[in-house]
Amino acid sequence: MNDDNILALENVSKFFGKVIALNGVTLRLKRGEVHCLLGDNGAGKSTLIKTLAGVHAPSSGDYLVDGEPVHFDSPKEALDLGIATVYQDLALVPLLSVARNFFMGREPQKKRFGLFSVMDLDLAAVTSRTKLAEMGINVRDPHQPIGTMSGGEKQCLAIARAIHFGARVLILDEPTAALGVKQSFNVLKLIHKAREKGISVIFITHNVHHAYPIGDSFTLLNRGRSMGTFTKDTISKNEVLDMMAGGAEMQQMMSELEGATI
Ligand SMILES: Nc1ncnc2c1ncn2[C@@H]1O[C@H](COP(=O)(O)OP(=O)(O)OP(=O)(O)O)[C@@H](O)[C@H]1O
Repeated sequence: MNDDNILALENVSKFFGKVIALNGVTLRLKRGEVHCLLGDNGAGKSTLIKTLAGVHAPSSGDYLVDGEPVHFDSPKEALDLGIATVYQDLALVPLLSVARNFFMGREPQKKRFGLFSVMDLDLAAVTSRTKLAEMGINVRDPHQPIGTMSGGEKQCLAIARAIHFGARVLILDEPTAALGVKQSFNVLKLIHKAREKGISVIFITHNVHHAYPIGDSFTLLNRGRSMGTFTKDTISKNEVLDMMAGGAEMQQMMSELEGATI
């Protein structure tokens, strides 16, 4: 086993009754790389994320972290090894402040009257603002409800929070899916920053234009199977696009559309 890999799935399958969601998938994440996982609807991306995150156990195959086999019974066990997943719903509470969402139950404490512990909301506000600023996210008032932030800002906060609490591996589930151009760019910048900090990233997306500029390697999933992993120097953006769209199939459809009167 190659020690360069911080985590690896080796020949992993996942069945839900008769449905084969993953079929013999191998995915190896090198330390410090951004590895893009691309696939269309139903390709098995969510199942793969949940397997990595400790939500699903593989039906067969091996899951290795730092070269050692692991069997997670819960997402907490993955998190304890520094494998953090940011899902599309971001797990934020809209009415709570930016600072409370940043800490989410892990707020710093202080003693009141030298007796009971209460949340130190001022320290939480200062710390969250500083930590977010370090990641290039400027928050005017950390006491403002998170619901007042834009989609891109919320996505960045969820990523920055995972990094602050010790993620070694960040699994990002379509972080740019619902965002406009500028906000997507900010999220991509943050992923780049995470990589500079030595964090390994799995970036799930179906947007090749977002994946290609930032990815070091690309794994393509199609109907539960891996179509292979390619490093950036071995595949062009157009080739990735072609593989995603199903190459010949897409060409055929395009010529049919061109011939049609709409
Ligand atoms: N809990 C489950 N029970 C039964 N079938 C499931 C379950 N989870 C996923 N599947 C099936 O496994 C296949 C892969 O689904 P998955 O959600 O992993 O794909 P995906 O690439 O994330 O798709 P999308 O982009 O549409 O979310 C699909 O056929 C899906 O219906």
